[in-house]
Amino acid sequence: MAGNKTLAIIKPGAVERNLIGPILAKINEAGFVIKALKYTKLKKEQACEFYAVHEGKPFFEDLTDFMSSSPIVAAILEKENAVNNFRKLIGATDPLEAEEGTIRRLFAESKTHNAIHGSDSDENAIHECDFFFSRVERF
Ligand SMILES: Nc1ncnc2c1ncn2[C@@H]1O[C@H](COP(=O)(O)OP(=O)(O)OP(=O)(O)O)[C@@H](O)[C@H]1O
Repeated sequence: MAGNKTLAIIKPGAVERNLIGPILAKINEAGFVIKALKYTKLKKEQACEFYAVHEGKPFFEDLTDFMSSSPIVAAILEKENAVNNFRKLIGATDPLEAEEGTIRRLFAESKTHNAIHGSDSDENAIHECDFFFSRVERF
């Protein structure tokens, strides 16, 4: 059975452009419940750890520089089939390919500066929620 939680990150760029409110509103309108929420900033090494699966890819340096460049908002979101439903809500990685009405279509600037992250599997969702939130921050 699909899990009911996913990890979202409002990325640098979207936070700088004052899009925390509009993006959280879209998330709520789509029926996700915010179970944990954090405003923080990644160090470069933490961004590299978070995106370790992409190490060696041509965009890795740019991606991890960007993700550690300014504050982000991390959130644990709950809904049935959370991972897949949230990936539908955020849209394709490249905003030019993202469907009308998706968060990336509405708010992303480019493929790297694409406003938001969503976990890509239940297994990664658990791992990513643990990366950002301690046990006492989740109830
Ligand atoms: N070809 C690329 N050029 C530039 N940046 C890229 C490219 N592919 C991926 N990225 C960046 O790396 C992130 C992680 O890539 P991934 O393939 O996991 O995409 P995603 O699952 O759509 O995004 P995320 O994991 O952030 O939700 C993307 O969100 C994007 O910011």
